[in-house]
Amino acid sequence: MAQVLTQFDTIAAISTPIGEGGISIVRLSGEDAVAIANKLFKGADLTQVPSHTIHYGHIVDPKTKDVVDETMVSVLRAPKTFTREDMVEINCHGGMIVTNDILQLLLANGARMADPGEFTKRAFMNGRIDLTQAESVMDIVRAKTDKSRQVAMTQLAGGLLDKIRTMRQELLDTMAHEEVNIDYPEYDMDDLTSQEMKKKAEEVSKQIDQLLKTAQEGKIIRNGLATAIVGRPNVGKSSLLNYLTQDDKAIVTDIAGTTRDTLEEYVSVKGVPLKLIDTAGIHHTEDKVEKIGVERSKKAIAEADLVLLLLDASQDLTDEDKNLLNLTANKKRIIILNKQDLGTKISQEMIREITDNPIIVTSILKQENMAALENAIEQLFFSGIENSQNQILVTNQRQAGLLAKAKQSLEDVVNGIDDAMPLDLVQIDLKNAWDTLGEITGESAPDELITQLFSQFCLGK
Ligand SMILES: Nc1nc2c(c(=O)[nH]1)N(C=O)[C@@H](CNc1ccc(C(=O)N[C@@H](CCC(=O)O)C(=O)O)cc1)CN2
Ligand SMILES: Nc1nc2c(ncn2[C@@H]2O[C@H](COP(=O)(O)OP(=O)(O)OP(=O)(O)O)[C@@H](O)[C@H]2O)c(=O)[nH]1
Ligand SMILES: [K+]
Ligand SMILES: [Mg+2]
Repeated sequence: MAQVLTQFDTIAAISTPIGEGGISIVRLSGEDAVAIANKLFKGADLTQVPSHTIHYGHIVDPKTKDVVDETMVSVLRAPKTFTREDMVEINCHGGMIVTNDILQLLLANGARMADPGEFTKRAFMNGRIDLTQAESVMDIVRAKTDKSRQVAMTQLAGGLLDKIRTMRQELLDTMAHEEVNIDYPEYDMDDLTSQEMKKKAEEVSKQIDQLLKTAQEGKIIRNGLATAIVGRPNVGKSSLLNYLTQDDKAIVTDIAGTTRDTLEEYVSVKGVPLKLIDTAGIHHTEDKVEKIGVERSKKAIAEADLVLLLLDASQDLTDEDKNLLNLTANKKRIIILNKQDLGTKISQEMIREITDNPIIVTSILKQENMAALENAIEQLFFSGIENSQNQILVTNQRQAGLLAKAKQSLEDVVNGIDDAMPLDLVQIDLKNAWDTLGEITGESAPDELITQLFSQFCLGK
C-alpha cells in the first residue's frame, strides 16, 4: 500500500445529496486542495490558517469577481484527515445551482472531478483503512435499519480485518517455518513439518468456516430479510404492510386487485430487519396489467427468505388459497388467518393438518393479535441464528466468495499432505490461501478489483 501522500491529483465532488437542502458540502482532497480553495475564497488566507479550523467568508469567481455564495470553509491538513491528504470542505448554501457553481469553479481552478468512492479509495490507498472497512463505509451509507448500521460499524472498527489478519499471520508463520526446512533438508523433519502444516491448515480452515456460517445472517442483516406478503386478492396484504411500517404507503380498498405491482418497504420488527414486499393478490386473471403483477408476485415468492401467507379466515378455504399453500410450502413461512373479526370458517386446526408452520389468527383492521405475529417473526429469525450483538459478520458476496476460495486452498494443503505430495508444492497452496485472504483486506488485491469495488460507491464519498 502506498504511503506516499503526494502521488495523486486534487479531486473535488459534492458530498451531500443533490437537491434542495439547508447546507451542502463540496469536498476537495489532494496536494493542491488548500491552494485551489484559496483562489476562490475571500475572508482569510487559507494557506496560512492552522489545520482543522473553519472560516467564514465568500466564494468569489476570480474571473468575473461575482460573489457566488456566503460560506464556511474547513481546512484539514494531512495526515489527520479522512483521505490522509490535505482536504478542504466548503459548506455552502444547499441547492443545485450554488453548489454546482462552486464545484465548477474548483474544476476550472485546478481540481479534477472525483470518481465515485474516490475519497474512500484514497483513504485505502494511503493506508488509513482496509477494503473491509471501505466496504463498511458504504454499508453505513446504505444501511436501512439500526441493526445493519450496527454491523457495519463493527466492520468499520476493524472487526473482520483483525480476524483475517490473525489468520494470515498464522499461515505466514507456518510458511516461514516450512522454508527453514526446505533450506536445510539435512534435518529431514519432513514428517514433523507436514503434520504441523496440516494442523495449521485445518485450524485456519475451521476459523474460515465459522466466518462463512455468518454470511447468511450477514446478508439478511445488511439487506433485510426479504419478506413477501402473499395471499389472494383482498385478504389484507397491503393493510399488513401499512400496519408493520406504521404508515399508509400502500393503497388499501375493498376492491379486489387494488395492488397491481410489488411495493417494498424496510422495517424493523423486534430488531429483525425486514425488506417487506407487498404483492398483487395471486389469482387467475385475464386482465393484462394484473397478470404482470401476479407474475411479479410469483417472483417475489421465489426470492423471499420469509413468506407471510394471508388467508381470509372469515371465508371458506378456496382453491386459490390451496394453490398458494402449495406454492409456498418449501419456504420459511408464517400463516396468518386474518379477518377473524368477521368470523372463523378456517380454523387453526384445519391449517395445522397441512403444515407445521406458525399460525397466527389476526384482525389487521382491528389490530388484534398483532403482537403474536411480531413474536413469531422474531422467533423464526433468531431460532436459526445466534444473537448478533457486536458479532463479526461476513456481510457481502465478495468477502464470502474469497473466504470459500481460501478454504479450498487449505483443503488442497491437507489433501496434498495426506497424499505425500512434495512439501514445496503443498506450500504453493498455502501461499494461495494467504493471498486470497489478503484480497479480502486489500493487502494483496489486484488493481482491477480495487477499481471495480470503489466504482460502486456514491459520488462524493
Ligand atoms: N464534514 C464531514 N463530516 C463527516 C465526514 C467528512 O468527511 N466530513 N465523514 C466522512 O466519511 C464521516 C466521518 N468520518 C471520518 C473518518 C476519519 C476522519 C479522519 O480525519 N481521520 C484521521 C484523524 C482522526 C483523528 O483526528 O483522530 C485519521 O484516522 O488519521 C474524519 C472523518 C462523517 N462525517
Ligand atoms: N374486517 C376486516 N377487514 C379487513 C381486515 N384486514 C383488512 N381488511 C379490509 O379488507 C380490504 C382489503 O384489504 P387490502 O389490505 O387492500 O387487501 P389486499 O390483500 O392488499 O388486496 P389486493 O391488493 O387487492 O390483493 C380492505 O377494505 C381492508 O380494510 C381485517 O382484519 N378485518
Ligand atoms: K384490496
Ligand atoms: Mg393490496
